Amino acid sequence: MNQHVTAEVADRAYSTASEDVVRLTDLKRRFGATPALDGVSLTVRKGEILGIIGRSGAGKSTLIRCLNGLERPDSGEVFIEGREISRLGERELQPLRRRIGMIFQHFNLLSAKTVEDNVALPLKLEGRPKAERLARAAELLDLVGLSEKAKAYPASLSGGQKQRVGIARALAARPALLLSDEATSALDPETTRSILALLKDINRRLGLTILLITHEMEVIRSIADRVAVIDAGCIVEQGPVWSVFADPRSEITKSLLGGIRPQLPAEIASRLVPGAGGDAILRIDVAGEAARAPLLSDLADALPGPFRLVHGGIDHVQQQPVGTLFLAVAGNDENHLSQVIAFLKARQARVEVLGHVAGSV
Ligand SMILES: Nc1ncnc2c1ncn2[C@@H]1O[C@H](COP(=O)(O)OP(=O)(O)OP(=O)(O)O)[C@@H](O)[C@H]1O
Repeated sequence: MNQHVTAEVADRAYSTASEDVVRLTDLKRRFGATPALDGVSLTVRKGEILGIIGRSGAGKSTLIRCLNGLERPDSGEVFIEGREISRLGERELQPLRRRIGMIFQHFNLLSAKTVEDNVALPLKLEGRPKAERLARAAELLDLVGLSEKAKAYPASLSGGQKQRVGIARALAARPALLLSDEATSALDPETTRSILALLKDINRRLGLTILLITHEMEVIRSIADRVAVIDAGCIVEQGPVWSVFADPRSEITKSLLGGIRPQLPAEIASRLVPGAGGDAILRIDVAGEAARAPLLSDLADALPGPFRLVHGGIDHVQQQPVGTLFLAVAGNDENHLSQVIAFLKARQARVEVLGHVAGSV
């Protein structure tokens, strides 16, 4: 498994194993010949937002079902707050399931109940008195900005409002973990942003631990602290989000990032030829200090010779600059090109010669 070790070690400094809300060790689950989970080990630390990303069929739903005890793994262990749950009976699982609040893609609200009754439902199932249920529902509706909708029915709410009710309901029983299963996949981009901002706000204000399952890197980029990439039932890569964005190791991660990292424009990519001749097109990836430095002006000072920025940009992920630049280095001079590459690498940039383009870019 690829690990972003250096960043991970630094990141881990604030945490210890005893603070893990979830710990999975070598989890395996097969359906016939299909290994839905093929040795998954990961932890969700207290107070963090961990994003698990994977394509359809990667094993995300099976992982969730193992977490809430709806699926028994063939082997491996599932610890929730230090307690192994994978071999417990239904009766023992019930109270532990309440430690996990869930939000879903299609909200799963009860249409015949008012908003406040939906929010209070987990407390009703626990047998809490009505006055306590209503007080808690009011508190949570205030938290998610929907106090004025307490007496409304779900049918009269927008998708974003329904998800806010879903979040309030998931928090009613004060869970140790909020499990978000594609919770923004059915929402438009603006509503998605507001729901993600709400989750981040709740994470900060309440210290709530969140496990976020998604197939969208943009969701991970917006709010996760760490990311684990799952493919064919295996965690193929994990680490702090900025580190994985800056230096994706697996092909699946690169492909999932493809939509949100700068790519060489198709018009230029279609004219690339291998070998020398014409302008060399370089892909330069920078992150952290390398992205803060005046890299291009220093290059121009150190190695005179025409080069042009043809595409790219610097993004900010977890307050860290992470960027990709595409340079066209003119001159058709292999020696000069080697010096440019050596200069950039010495500045901690990752450099790849994508090919050459004849004529103007
Ligand atoms: N009950 C089942 N019976 C047979 N095969 C199953 C069952 N559940 C899951 N699988 C298979 O296990 C693999 C992982 O499925 P899973 O539903 O966990 O993936 P996923 O990442 O949640 O996909 P999606 O994003 O499409 O929901 C898939 O190949 C799926 O076909």
